[in-house]
Amino acid sequence: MKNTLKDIDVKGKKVLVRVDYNVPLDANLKITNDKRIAATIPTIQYLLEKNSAIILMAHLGRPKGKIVPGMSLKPVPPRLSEFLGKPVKFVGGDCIDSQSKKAAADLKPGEILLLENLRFHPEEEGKNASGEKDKAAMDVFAKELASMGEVFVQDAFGTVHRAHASTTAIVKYAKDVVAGFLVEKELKFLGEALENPVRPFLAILGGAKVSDKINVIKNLLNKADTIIIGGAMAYTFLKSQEVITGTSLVEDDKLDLAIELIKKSKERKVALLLPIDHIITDKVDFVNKQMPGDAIVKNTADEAIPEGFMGVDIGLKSIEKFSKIIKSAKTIVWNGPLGIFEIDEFSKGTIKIANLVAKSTDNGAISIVGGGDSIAAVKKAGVDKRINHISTGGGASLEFLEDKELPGIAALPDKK
Ligand SMILES: Nc1ncnc2c1ncn2[C@@H]1O[C@H](COP(=O)(O)OP(=O)(O)OP(=O)(O)O)[C@@H](O)[C@H]1O
Ligand SMILES: O=C(O)[C@H](O)COP(=O)(O)O
Repeated sequence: MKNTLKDIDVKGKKVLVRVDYNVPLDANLKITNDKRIAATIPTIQYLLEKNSAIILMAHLGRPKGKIVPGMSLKPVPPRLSEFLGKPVKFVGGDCIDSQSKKAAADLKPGEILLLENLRFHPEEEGKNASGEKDKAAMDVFAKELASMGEVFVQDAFGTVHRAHASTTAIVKYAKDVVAGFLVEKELKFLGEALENPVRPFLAILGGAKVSDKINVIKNLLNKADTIIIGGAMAYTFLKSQEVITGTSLVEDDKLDLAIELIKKSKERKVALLLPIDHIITDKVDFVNKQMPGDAIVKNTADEAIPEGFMGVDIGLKSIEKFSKIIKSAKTIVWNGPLGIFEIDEFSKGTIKIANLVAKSTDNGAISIVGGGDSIAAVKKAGVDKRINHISTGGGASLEFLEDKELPGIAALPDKK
């Protein structure tokens, strides 16, 4: 357990809060998904109630230590301001230049300031101006950031898998260090699911590649009762069992690994379930994310995919089979869509699974969804409000599911 906001006195203090405002922007620099902004409101609201002066620190994109105007955090303050119903200051420029320091020094209790993209400084990612690794430079930068406030709150769950100036180094220089409410909530849901799950514990894993999720599968083989594997990942597993997979996306260099994982699941008595039928097509337009008008689409009779066809979604029999397991699960962790859900015709399996997870949640199961595409899928299904916890971390929640140490969490002091 980490020290959290309620463990310290923040009344009237100048509080630095690391948030994850790495939000998607369209070509006109308009925010297309504000979930990460919304997720920081409880911490900010609490600090406002305590009359703190709030200095928010964040990154956007990967500007690689250079000022990239298209990666400015400028679009964020107006949206944050709408959520809070009060102004949010933004001076832009450089997060530690004299203007930013002055704005931070002048900030009054009850006011909010967002600093410009931390990653415009190479030191944020532990490098110097020449782009070389430089821990000393990172420390100097972290110290400068820390000096702007009296308390440091880590609430950027999406970034805690990075050992950066504003996630690890800053902790050495800040006077008081605590986790914010978002980090607390993420750790509670993900932590309890993995350490102390109400059983049966079901993990649903999908997405494009087995290679992205090997360590998640390995770790969940020690924890879950059942693992459903869908999405393109399933075809590598099926091919490893000598099932014909046609032109489906298969990672041939991961076939041995798939065999090993299936063997492990048997040893550990974890039910590792693969689709028993599929939606297949002879053509997909991956560039425009659409189904060509003349494409043939059908549901296979069984797990085999004929030559010339590609698996693009789980089939009806698989949905029926998985539905029973989802209904009886008491903890459900879901990461990765079960088909090419961006194309409507191939999204039915994922949407149906999203509805089943929501229904199971209505009936008392604990549900946790992580991963950008899976979150988009529960939204597309219109059931996002019925899921217990939607993680704001992409890479961070995957690394949590892998049981990897998250440096930004390890750096926070434990509760006494
Ligand atoms: N059968 C399939 N064939 C090809 N691609 C597929 C298939 N099933 C799923 N995908 C693709 O997998 C991608 C999502 O995989 P990914 O592992 O990135 O999911 P995620 O973990 O939820 O998202 P993120 O990586 O954004 O956090 C989607 O673009 C989807 O179209
Ligand atoms: O979007 C994310 O996963 C986080 O903001 C971290 O961003 P990064 O992968 O560029 O470090």
